[in-house]
Amino acid sequence: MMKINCNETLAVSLHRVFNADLNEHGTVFGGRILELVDGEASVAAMRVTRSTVVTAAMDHVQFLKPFHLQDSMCMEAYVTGVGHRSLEVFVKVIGEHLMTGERFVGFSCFMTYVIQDPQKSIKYDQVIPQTAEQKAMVAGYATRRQHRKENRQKQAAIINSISKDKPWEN
Ligand SMILES: CCCCCCCCCCCCCCCC(=O)SCCNC(=O)CCNC(=O)[C@H](O)C(C)(C)COP(=O)(O)OP(=O)(O)OC[C@H]1O[C@@H](n2cnc3c(N)ncnc32)[C@H](O)[C@@H]1OP(=O)(O)O
Repeated sequence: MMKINCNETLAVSLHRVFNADLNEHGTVFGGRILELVDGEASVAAMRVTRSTVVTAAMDHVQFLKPFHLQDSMCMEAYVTGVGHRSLEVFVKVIGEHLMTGERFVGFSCFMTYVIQDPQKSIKYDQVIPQTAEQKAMVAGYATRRQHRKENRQKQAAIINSISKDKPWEN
């Protein structure tokens, strides 16, 4: 059995909010947050795979509080479960009001990455949590994985109904 600690996969980075990150409400664009989060989480994923991964899914997405100018965004991502070719990464973004020091949970989600090469697989079969938060996230992995599998089966019918016809010829 090959094990890896959550902390060995932990990726941490800080982003200071700039004008270019803002929407018309003066808060950070959701799409910008997702882009930052995907980059961060992929680092945690590749610490496990040491092989190219693709983003397969993003779920449990929660935009909890807005980020503004004069906030910093501290992103933390770590692997919470491993399958054969896929793995799950938990990501949270903690905001800090730079003028007051107040900290808040602004965003969280789970990302699934899959090793691009179908011939390769993950060499670890267990992820070991250390902190109370990590223990809670790792404990839910098997259930989330099962739900994703069931959802994909349900969505197959929807995907099969998607038309590739040219809309201008309808
Ligand atoms: C202004 C400044 C700009 C700066 C800017 C910087 C941006 C910095 C970003 C960096 C970010 C880097 C990292 C991003 C990498 C991409 O962005 S990749 C691009 C986006 N993603 C894609 O294009 C993926 C498209 N999808 C696919 O290619 C295929 O569906 C996949 C994901 C490879 C899976 O296909 P497949 O090989 O046929 O899958 P299959 O054999 O059925 O299953 C293999 C495993 O995947 C799992 N799986 C498959 N599909 C799913 C799914 N939808 N959900 C969950 N699990 C799944 C299966 O359960 C299975 O798990 P295991 O049992 O092996 O553990």
